[in-house]
This record gives sequence, C-alpha cells and structure tokens, in this order.
Amino acid sequence: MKISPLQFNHIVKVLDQMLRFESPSDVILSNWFREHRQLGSTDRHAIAEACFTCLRRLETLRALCAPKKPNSRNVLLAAMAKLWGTNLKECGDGLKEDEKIWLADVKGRAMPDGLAQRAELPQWVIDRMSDQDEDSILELGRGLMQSAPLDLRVNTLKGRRDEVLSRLIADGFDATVTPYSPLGIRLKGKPAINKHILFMQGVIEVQDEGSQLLGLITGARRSEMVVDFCAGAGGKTMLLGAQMHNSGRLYAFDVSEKRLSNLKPRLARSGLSNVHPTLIAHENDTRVKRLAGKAQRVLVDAPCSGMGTLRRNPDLKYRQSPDSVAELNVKQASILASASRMVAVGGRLVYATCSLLPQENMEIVNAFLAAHPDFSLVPASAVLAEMKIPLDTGDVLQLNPAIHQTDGFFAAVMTRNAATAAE
Ligand SMILES: C[S@@+](CC[C@H](N)C(=O)[O-])C[C@H]1O[C@@H](n2cnc3c(N)ncnc32)[C@H](O)[C@@H]1O
Repeated sequence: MKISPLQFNHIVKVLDQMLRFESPSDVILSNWFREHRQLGSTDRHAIAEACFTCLRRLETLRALCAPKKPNSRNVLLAAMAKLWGTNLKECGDGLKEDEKIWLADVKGRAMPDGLAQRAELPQWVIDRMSDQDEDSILELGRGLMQSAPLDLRVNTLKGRRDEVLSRLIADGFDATVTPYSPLGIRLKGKPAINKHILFMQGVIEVQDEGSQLLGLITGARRSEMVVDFCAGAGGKTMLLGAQMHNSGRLYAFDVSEKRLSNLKPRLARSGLSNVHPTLIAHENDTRVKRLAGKAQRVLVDAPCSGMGTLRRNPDLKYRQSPDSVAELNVKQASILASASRMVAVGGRLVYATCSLLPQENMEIVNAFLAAHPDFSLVPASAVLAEMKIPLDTGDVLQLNPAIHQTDGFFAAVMTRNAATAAE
C-alpha cells in the first residue's frame, strides 16, 4: 500500500481517535471526512483502508511496536514497515532518529506468532472460544480479517431474483446469486447501490446473506402474527414482512426510538403495510404481556457483542470486554425469557445473535431450555432442509465468515411444546 505524506498525516490523526475506542470507528471516519471536505476520493479511500487495516491487524502491530508505545504513529509506522513494505521516506513530517533505529529493528524481526496475533483476536476472546481448537480459531480469525462483500436481498413483494440479477448485470454490476439465501445477490466491489433505481423503488435492500438466513429460518407465513422483538432499523423485519406477503400482523419491537425511526423510510420504500413499529420501555413492557401466547413466530435478534461482524467493524473487538459480554449475557437471557411468553403453543421462537462467543449463543439457549421445559430445540438443519436451503451446520445455525462468506451469525430454533404448555 502506498501512502502519500498528506495521507500519512491524516491517518495518524484519525487513528489516534480510533485507538481510544470511545466511539465506533466508522463514525469517527465519517466525521473526519465531513470536517475535511477538501480530501478527494483517492485520499479518502487510502485513509479509510489504512486505518481499518491497522485496526484489523492491531494484535500484530501492537506486538511489533514493543517496547515503544502502540500509539497511532507507531502503529502506522509498524504497518508500513512490516505489512505494506512501504518506503519510510513517505512519512509526512519525516522520521525522527530514534524511529529510524526502531523501524530498522522492526523490519528485521520475525512476525509475532502467538495465536492472538495470528488470529488477530484479543486473548480474552480466544479464552472464551474454549469450544474450538487452535486451527478453527485461526481460520475464523482470518475469515474475520477479510473485507465483507456487498449482499442484497430482493424484496419479493416487488421483484424476482432472476429478473433483478439480469437487470443488475445489464447495468454493469458484477453480480451473482448468493449460495444459500434464495433472496440474495452478491455484488463485487463496493458500488453505491443506494443510488440505483431498484434500491430507490424498494426492489432491493442491502442485507448480509447471513442476516437473510436468520430471517428465513423464522419461517414467517401469510396471515400469521409475528414479532420481531429486537427489530432495530428493521433489516430482518422487512424480510419477515415480505415472507408474510404483506398480510397478518408483524410487530417490530425495540427500546430504541432512533432505530425504529430509521425503520420508517425503509418500510415506506419496501411497500409493506403489515408492520407495526412499537417502542417498548424494556423487555417486560406491558405491550409484551398483552401478546402472551398469541404469536406464531417470535424472532429475538438479541443485542450482542457483534463479534461476528468484525469484517465490517474491526474496532468492536476492542470496544467489547469480558465485563461488557457478561452484562450482555444478563440482558440476552432476560429478553429471551420475556419474548418467549408471546409464543403460541406450537409456535416458533428463534434466538439469534451476530456473535461467535458460546456465552452469548448456546449457553443462553441451554439455560433458557433448562428453565422452560415447554420449549424444545428444533434442529436448524431440518428447518433449512425443509426450505431447500443447502446448508447444514447441525442443530443450530452457526455461520462462519471463513466458511460461508457471511458475517458470523448464530440462530437456534425452538418450538413451544403443546403438551407441557398445557400443564
Ligand atoms: C442486533 S440489533 C437488531 C438488528 C435488527 N434486528 C436488524 O436486523 O437490523 C439488537 C437490537 O436490540 C435492541 N434492544 C436492546 N435491548 C432491548 C430490549 N430490552 N428489548 C428489545 N430490544 C432491545 C437494540 O436497540 C437493537 O436495535
């Protein structure tokens, strides 16, 4: 990677903010670009690419910085010397004498070979993946270092995938169908698809294929009552509404007014009129109680550490911690228990996250099932096979970026058992 002196100076300043891990790195970057409108697209691209690579490779870069402080300048210099083989004369304000000596030493050193550095995952994350061997952690870590493709979902209320695909190819996009989701199209590169007429007309939405599978596995059908418990800005809500053919009632619950208000324009574009965005104060809100035993499908897309989305948000691995995950675990268990009350006898409950940590996934599900004998696990492989989706990850859906080229998602499908619920 080639970096101009101007870009170097910007990267050091942006990275300095990012390395505090006080706010999301993509927000820091867009604020920076807003404040520095003179930067052209080539500079912006180089700055973004360099900052995100430094975040992705931070375990290695921090180790290479030692004994110097891993501040933004040193991290960037280590990346230039060791990852990109850049000519160090390109540094903005020139190298200081001690930096020259240090970098000559860095250049001659072997790459750090601890698992944390090879997998680019903090040690606390590795410690929590005790269900996986070293090779799997390494494969996963490397998958999370790749950049994510741009996946689209075709809104079946407004279009057919084969027709949308032909249109996108005719318009010059490098587009293919996604391997698992029957609704997905994958685009190469990062085209500005939100300016395309099909996007503006609500025929397509941007949605990772893994997220599409979480919506699909919920199995929503025409005329049902369905609850998307943690709907956010409605990525999965819109898929569920289309699966329901815009009929029945689809509640989109969330505690965030801002996220629900972001859902509104998306709904307008999608043509859905069966969605009821509902702000709740907390998971035990009276609105939840009013729907007790009434919903055929409840999707709990729980708030989580986001460890499965490191391809897009590499800073998350440093913005989360063992304490924040433990806090999330309490919330996840409470949300799942409360949401489960809405499931009708014979209905389906899906617990999902975009995390790879067993503490946020199987451990939450196992504890829930142990405390709720009226629910049982339905093998995800069977649900997917019934939908003719060629994907078998066993009893639960576990998507791995290294294997499936999606974000790292988890989903467990459960059903409310008629016999025990009646007891
Ligand atoms: C993983 S995000 C949802 C993403 C969304 N389903 C999508 O597909 O775009 C988790 C959501 O849970 C919401 N949330 C957090 N605590 C909640 C609670 N107690 N009850 C309901 N939703 C909650 C957050 O506001 C956030 O929007």
